[in-house]
Amino acid sequence: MVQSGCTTRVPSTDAIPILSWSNLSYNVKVKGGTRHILQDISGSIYPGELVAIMGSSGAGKTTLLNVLAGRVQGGRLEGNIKFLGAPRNPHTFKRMLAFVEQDDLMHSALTVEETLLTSAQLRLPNTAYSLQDKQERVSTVMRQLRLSHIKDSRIGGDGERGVSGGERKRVSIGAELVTDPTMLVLDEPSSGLDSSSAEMVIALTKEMSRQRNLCTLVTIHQPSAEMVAQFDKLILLAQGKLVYMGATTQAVPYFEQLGYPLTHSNPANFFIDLMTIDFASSEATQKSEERVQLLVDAFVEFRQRGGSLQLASSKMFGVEVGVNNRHCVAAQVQEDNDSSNTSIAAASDPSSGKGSHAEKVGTTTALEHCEQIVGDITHEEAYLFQSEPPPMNSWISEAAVLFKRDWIMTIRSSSFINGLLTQCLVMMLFNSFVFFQLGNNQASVQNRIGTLFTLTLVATFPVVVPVMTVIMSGRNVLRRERAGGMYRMSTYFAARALSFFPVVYIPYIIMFTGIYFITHLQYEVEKFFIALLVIAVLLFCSLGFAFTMAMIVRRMEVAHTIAPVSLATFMLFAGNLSNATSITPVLRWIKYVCLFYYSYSGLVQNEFNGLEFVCSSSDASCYSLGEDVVNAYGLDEVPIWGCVVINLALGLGFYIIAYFLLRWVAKPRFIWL
Ligand SMILES: Nc1ncnc2c1ncn2[C@@H]1O[C@H](COP(=O)(O)OP(=O)(O)OP(=O)(O)O)[C@@H](O)[C@H]1O
Repeated sequence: MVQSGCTTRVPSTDAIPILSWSNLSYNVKVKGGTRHILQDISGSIYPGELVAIMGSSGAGKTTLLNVLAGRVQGGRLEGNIKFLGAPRNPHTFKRMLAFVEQDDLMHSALTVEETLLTSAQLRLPNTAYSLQDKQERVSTVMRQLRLSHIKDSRIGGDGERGVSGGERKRVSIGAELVTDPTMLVLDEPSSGLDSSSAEMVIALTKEMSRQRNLCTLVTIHQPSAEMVAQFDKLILLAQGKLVYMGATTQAVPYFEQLGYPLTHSNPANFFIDLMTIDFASSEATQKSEERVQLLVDAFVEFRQRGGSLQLASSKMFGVEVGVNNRHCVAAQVQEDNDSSNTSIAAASDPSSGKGSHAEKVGTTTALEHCEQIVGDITHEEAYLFQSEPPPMNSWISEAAVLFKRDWIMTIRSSSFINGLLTQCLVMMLFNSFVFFQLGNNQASVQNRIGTLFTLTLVATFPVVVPVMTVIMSGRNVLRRERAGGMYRMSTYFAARALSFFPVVYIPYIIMFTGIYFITHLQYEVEKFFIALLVIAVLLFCSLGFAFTMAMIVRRMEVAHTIAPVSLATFMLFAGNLSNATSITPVLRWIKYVCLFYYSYSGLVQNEFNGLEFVCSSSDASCYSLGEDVVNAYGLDEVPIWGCVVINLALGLGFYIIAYFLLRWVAKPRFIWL
């Protein structure tokens, strides 16, 4: 573990903070007026610092974190935020920021190593990092976050067994750190964890901040005394206003100076008690509001005075803490490497240092001593950071990484795969034996119609609903990854769509072939392949329809109702349940956008054209030619090849609509300063 205690130092005069903000205010319109969520917040954070935002529930911690990370939506934001001394460029900032959300949104079917490697492959440029470099970087991060022993465990979740809560959080952090960011932001990293896991996450976060010279900002609810001691700086918020921002070591003396001596063994509880409005009675509310206002005013005055206070001892709350809020990172890293040989600081690791920030800006290495102010970034260096980040990887390589990930997830989704296989097997057995060995009597006309209609149904309903469910279940991860600018939407869409093809087409082609031959549809090579093509195009259409539905509908349960109802409506226009030529004119157009109509029409024409049937004296009505059947059902409007082409175009139309909906749905709508 990294111990603090290197030479105390103050920033060089040329040093600039990673992020600085002044006079931030954030308001939202609510019923009956405006709600002031943040008011007049200023501060800064330097490399290597671990800063905690604390306050009672509703104080504005998450909002402030989101504002600083450029992740706030809606409302009105005012003030000034600078990244490395200059106005933020959203594109550059997004790439330099590692944002770990409160919920660990990851794909449950992937292993720890696969999750980290995918992140590295997508976010590190191939021009600077070979696959081996990326794998080494992942191994380093796993070692630093104590994840190596579970690298082959699945993430789990959604009812599947997986890694523990603390391990999940560390994987979330690792997935962000493989990119070598400049700033790490964590929203409630201890939430939902037991105290020892929470302490481990914070301790490792601190270690990583030091080793990588990262500035790290976390919101935290009720940390233990040990956790508080890990933070270099505290930002204390009450009702959206600043009550304190400064060194952790100075916080207790600061409040003591104001007449509030420490009354708890855990300073976090003491701070929270001071800042919480007590709603127990009107008297208590007034008293606590007055206290909070006094603290807010006192901090304004404290800042105006220059924020000076006698520096406290390095021993506080019985725990060793950073002597000051700035640290000598390089020497610390070297100390660590010498002692354990396990923690390799990316910022100074000669093997993985390709493109690392230390190298990019030419900061000093671990071999140099503290006085060289390794943690500081000068104006010249900041310019290098702010220059446009290297271009993303090529479309093909990005799509290949995403396809591999989606493919792994799809084939590991046992309920999806087993469901598809089971329904194909069941449908094949039932259809084959209900319509077994069709002959050429009049009953076989009806049975052929039944077989062909069932074939169109089984290529739609049982495909659309499960595929739509899988797409929708990945939406939260998509939102997170899109917000982090991990990949293009076009590669995501292409990979996701392609990953379904093999798992859907293979069982369906087997099912179709089985039904075709067992029921004895026309045994002609050309007819078989035309029918197969019609079904393949229908499956393409069904997948496109599933994508469109998954983008249109937000909630899974609504999608599970709307998709079958839409398909059932389309079914009415397929040309089987109603005669295609006699549909009410005002609704007739629906058959032209209906995925069933052309497939069914194509299958019926392909099968019946050229067939002859025998009529017996007992038949009330008789079709002697297959063409008569096609004509009677009104399915000869469009020739077979026309049906194939139109259905293909319809399928493409669904994909195009789904793609633009995806871009719109997943588009981050953050307001920016
Ligand atoms: N978009 C919004 N519209 C209306 N109110 C909002 C909005 N965003 C935040 N708030 C309100 O602002 C206050 C601060 O919210 P925030 O989530 O930042 O608090 P917090 O300190 O993180 O609380 P907690 O610890 O409970 O998560 C809350 O009262 C919240 O209800």
